[in-house]
Amino acid sequence: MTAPTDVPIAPDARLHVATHGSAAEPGATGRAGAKAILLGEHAVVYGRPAIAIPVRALGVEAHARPATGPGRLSSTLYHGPIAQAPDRLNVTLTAMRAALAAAGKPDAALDISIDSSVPAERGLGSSAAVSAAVIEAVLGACGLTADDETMHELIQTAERAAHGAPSGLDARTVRARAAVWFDGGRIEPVAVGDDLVFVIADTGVRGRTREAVAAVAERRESDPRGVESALDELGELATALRDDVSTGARDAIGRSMSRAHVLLNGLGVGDPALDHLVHAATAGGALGAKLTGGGRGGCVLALARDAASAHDLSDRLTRAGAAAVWTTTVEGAA
Ligand SMILES: C[C@@](O)(CCO)CC(=O)[O-]
Repeated sequence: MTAPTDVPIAPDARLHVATHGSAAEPGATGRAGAKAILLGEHAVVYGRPAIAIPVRALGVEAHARPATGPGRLSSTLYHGPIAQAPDRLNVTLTAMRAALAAAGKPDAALDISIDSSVPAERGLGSSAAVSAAVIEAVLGACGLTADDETMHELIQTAERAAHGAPSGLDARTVRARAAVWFDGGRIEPVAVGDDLVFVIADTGVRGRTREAVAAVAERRESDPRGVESALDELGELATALRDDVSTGARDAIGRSMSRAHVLLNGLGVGDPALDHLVHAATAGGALGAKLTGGGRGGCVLALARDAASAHDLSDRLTRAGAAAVWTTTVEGAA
C-alpha cells in the first residue's frame, strides 16, 4: 500500500509524497554519516572552497512514528517526553520542528529514537548528521520525502541553532557518499585518482565550533590583513589539493594538510591536545596531519601512506593518548 496522498504540504517546501511506506508500518527511518574536513574549515565561512570526506565508520539512524500520546524522544542523551527534553537537545528539537513545519503538521506528536555512533562535539559533523537523520525520519513519518535543496535548508535551520551562521559544508557533506568539493554553498564530487587512507584520532577534548568561529571573526576585525592572507592561502591549498587528490599525489596532499594545521593554529582555533596528536601522527609516519572541523578540541585527521601503515599509525595515536581512533578510506577510481 502506498502512503496517504492527502498530507498537507507547506506551500514553500519542495516536498513529495513518499512512494514507499505502509499503513501497517507508519514509522520511517532517516540516515546520515559523519564527515571530516580534509581542507578548508573556517576559510569556507569567508567564501573560500573546501574539500570534505564522508566517514563511513560512523553514522546516525533516526526513527520516527506517530505517537499514541505526547511525543517521546529516545537517544543516548535523553529518554522521555519531547516537551521536557533538556536544552542540550535544542538542535535535534529544532530539526524535528523544522521538518514538521515544512510538512504542514507543526503540532503532530511523534515518537523519535536516535541511534548515533558519531561522537558529539568532535568536529565530525554530529549535529548536522543527527539533524539530517531526524528530518528524513520525521518527513517520512508524515509520508513525505524532500529534494536535496529542501533537505539542505531544513538541516541548515537546525545547524543555525548549533553554531550561528554555518557555511553549509557540514549540512551538505553528512549526506554525501564520496569526497566533495564545496564552493559557493554547493558541492560537487571530487575525482580521486588513488585510494587515500586516513586515520582520525579524537583528542577527547570537546570541540567548540561556535567559539572557534567567533574567535576567527574577532581576529579578522583586529588583524584583517593577516587573517585574509591566511584565508587566501587556505583557499589556494584547497584548490591545489583538489588536483593532488585527482592524481593521487599523496605526499603533496600530506604537505598541504600539515600547512593548513599551521594556518589554523594562526587563526586561533588550535589546541595543545590537537598539536600533540598532529606531532604523534607525523612522527608515526603520517604524510600530513591537521585538526579537522571547528577546532579548539575535537579530532585530528592524518593521511597514512597506505592501508598497512594506517594500522601502525592508529596504534601510535592510541599510545599517544587518543581517546578513539578510526580509519576511513576514500576510494580512488583505479
Ligand atoms: C568551522 C567550520 O568551517 C566547519 C565546522 O565543521 C564552520 C562552518 O563551515 O560553518
